[in-house]
Amino acid sequence: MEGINGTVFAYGQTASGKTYTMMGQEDQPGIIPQAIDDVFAYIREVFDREYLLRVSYLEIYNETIRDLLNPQQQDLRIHEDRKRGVYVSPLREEIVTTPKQVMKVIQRGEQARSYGSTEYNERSSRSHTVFQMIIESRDKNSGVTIPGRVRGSVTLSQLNLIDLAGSEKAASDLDRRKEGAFINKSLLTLGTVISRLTEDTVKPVSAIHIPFRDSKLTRLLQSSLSGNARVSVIATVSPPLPNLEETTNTLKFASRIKKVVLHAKQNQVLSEKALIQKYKLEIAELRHKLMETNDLLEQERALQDIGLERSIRMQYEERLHEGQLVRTALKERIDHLTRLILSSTSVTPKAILDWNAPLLEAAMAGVGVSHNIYTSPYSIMFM
Ligand SMILES: Nc1ncnc2c1ncn2[C@@H]1O[C@H](COP(=O)(O)OP(=O)(O)OP(=O)(O)O)[C@@H](O)[C@H]1O
Repeated sequence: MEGINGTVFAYGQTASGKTYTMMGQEDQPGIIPQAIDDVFAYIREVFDREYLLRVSYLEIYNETIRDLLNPQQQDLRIHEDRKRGVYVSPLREEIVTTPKQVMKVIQRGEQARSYGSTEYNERSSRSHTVFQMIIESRDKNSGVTIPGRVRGSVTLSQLNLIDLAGSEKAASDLDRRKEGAFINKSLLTLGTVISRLTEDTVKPVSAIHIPFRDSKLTRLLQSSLSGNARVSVIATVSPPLPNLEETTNTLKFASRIKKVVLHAKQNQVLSEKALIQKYKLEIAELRHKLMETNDLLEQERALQDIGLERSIRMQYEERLHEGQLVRTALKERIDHLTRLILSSTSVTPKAILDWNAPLLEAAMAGVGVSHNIYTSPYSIMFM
């Protein structure tokens, strides 16, 4: 929330609880829903900043990247530039304003996700997924100058919440075997990348060859692992004895990754291209136009009152009507853009929803609707 990139991922063998840890269940939300709630709780408590949140959701399946929010968009490309680092395009990003809306976006993405049944897990993730939230914020009081440039800088950060597909031994089914080979290859590359990053060498990291490009997963994690992010890794293991070898491997991976040293910095951009700046500027310009339209309407009204002949009066009336339509359109656009920018006062306080949840539940029971209710501190979601 303060401009430092963050990445969280779960690593472990198939069926050891990665998806469970990241997504959780209705009565026990996982890392992703909890992180989303925390983001909104944070915004509610910070009085001097305003925020714009964008989310995207992708999966890497058999070494191709698919946009889960726009599933027709297959085989997306990875690009890199100095300002943005490594990024995927064309990737759909959606602006979100409530935790409930974010969870709906995730659910939509989940429906497009690749699952399959394996010997170990009835609903096994056959792909790696990356849920990304981009958080832009600016000082509420930095102001806007009309016409032209917005003032102040924007703090920008990415939160990547990653659910990896599980490593597994060779499966009997051909499709599963192919998927397994891709999954194992990317996880192996991840292991190699981590080893290289933690090698005992006097050379700086920039002088060592690190095979980020050998898999889509490591290429996507490149920015996080090679520098500007705080990374948390959750290792999941499965207790039964036959899993001992996989458990040992997971723990070795965990102990290696703990040694990676990162230097996360706060990202400040002056760019007017930040969406929050663009919207602030547009709101200010629209308000300016609205004031001009109001002035014109006042003048038209004043002229109408001075007893003009009928045909001229009708012309004025028509212009007045058109002016009112323009004013309504301007107001609607201003309201829409203003709603997208979040501040401590625009995020619904927890107490209101806590108070409403039992009422809603009682109302649903009263009309005999069968339901599961998921209540997070800021959202009430019927599924
Ligand atoms: N801590 C837990 N408590 C209760 N159930 C759990 C827990 N962890 C995992 N499970 C259950 O175990 C099963 C497998 O878990 P999950 O799908 O999260 O594994 P995974 O590591 O993501 O597997 P894969 O890599 O195959 O996708 C699921 O039915 C899940 O609900």
